[in-house]
Amino acid sequence: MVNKKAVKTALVLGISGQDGSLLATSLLKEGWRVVGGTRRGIVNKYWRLDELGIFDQVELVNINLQEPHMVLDIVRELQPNHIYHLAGESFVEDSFHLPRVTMEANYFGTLNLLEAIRTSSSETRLFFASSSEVFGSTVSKEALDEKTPFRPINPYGISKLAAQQLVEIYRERYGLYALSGIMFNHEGPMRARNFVTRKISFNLARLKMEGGTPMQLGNFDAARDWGLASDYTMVMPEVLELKEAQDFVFATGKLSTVREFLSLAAEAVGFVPVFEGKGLFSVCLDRSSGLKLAEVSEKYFRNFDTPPHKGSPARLLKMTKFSGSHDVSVIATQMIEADLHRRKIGHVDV
Ligand SMILES: Nc1nc2c(ncn2[C@@H]2O[C@H](COP(=O)(O)OP(=O)(O)O[C@H]3O[C@H](CO)[C@@H](O)[C@H](O)[C@@H]3O)[C@@H](O)[C@H]2O)c(=O)[nH]1
Repeated sequence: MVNKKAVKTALVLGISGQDGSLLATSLLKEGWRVVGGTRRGIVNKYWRLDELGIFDQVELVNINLQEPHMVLDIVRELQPNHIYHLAGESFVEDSFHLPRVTMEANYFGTLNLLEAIRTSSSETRLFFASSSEVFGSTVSKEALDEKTPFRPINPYGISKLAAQQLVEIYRERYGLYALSGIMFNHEGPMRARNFVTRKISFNLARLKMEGGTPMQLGNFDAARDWGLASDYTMVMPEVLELKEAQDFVFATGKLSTVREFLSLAAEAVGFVPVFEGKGLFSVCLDRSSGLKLAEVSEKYFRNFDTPPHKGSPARLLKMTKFSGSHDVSVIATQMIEADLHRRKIGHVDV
């Protein structure tokens, strides 16, 4: 049931996604009124809200961020204390095929939102989810932080950086309380299946329970700084309550490869993973049954992949109650458990 007594209102844009649904869950626990923005036309989009048991506790509004009047009407009417902008295009590889769509969604969506806040609800505090993709071509052994130069190398990274810089401009020029979370990869059971960690947990659960063909992956040696999404969403409200608005890196400071994640997840499901071959000819097998779990396919091998970056959570650790994110083995285990459970109850199409 919707909390009508709540005194504080949050507008969560992208509530049906991984971060939006997790954030909504923690805001509701803290007694917030949560209004969720979604776009029409996405099939089966509320499965996360259902699974988290919060579907009937949030109010949903249809909002297309690319329509300035729509954004303005909702922000003006709602006068939310917080807005979390977690919507937009999020799949990096697609941005090479859909550069304009990516730019329009991520840049103009943010611009429309900032204008709506500036002109009709200037006390509202804004959290914008930017991305570690803004660091792009930087190669460094050190953890990257809020002061590291930005050098995006794909349309997605450019769209996020442009939006992030707009947020900064509106903060400095107009005095809005607006900040960007520079989000490194963050995973968990609510992840969509096109991202590599969920692709792995989904397919390992399938292979464990039904056998079948191996999953096809890209580069086993690609590496990312993977945190647990719910650890990051939990701290988002707190950064918006700080005295001064500033940007924050959300990261763990540790890198893991796809191979390591696959191995941990395969062990969590009860396989004994072994790797054979190299590069495009790499495979992962279950030693006990001989079942082939994964193989490399050129289709998923990114020739222009962003180099591995680890991020420094130092500012977040210093300024908030954030105490670091869970280890990648915990993430893999949680994801496997969720996918095994879904398969057991016949809820596989998510
Ligand atoms: N998706 C995918 N990635 C694969 C695969 N095989 C290897 N990879 C590698 O796995 C890494 C992670 O890919 P994704 O999970 O697709 O995430 P991403 O491109 O790093 O982007 C994510 O993180 C960014 C930073 O937080 C986010 O900004 C972005 O929206 C997304 O969540 C990349 O190096 C990719 O090349 C595969 O089969 N599928």
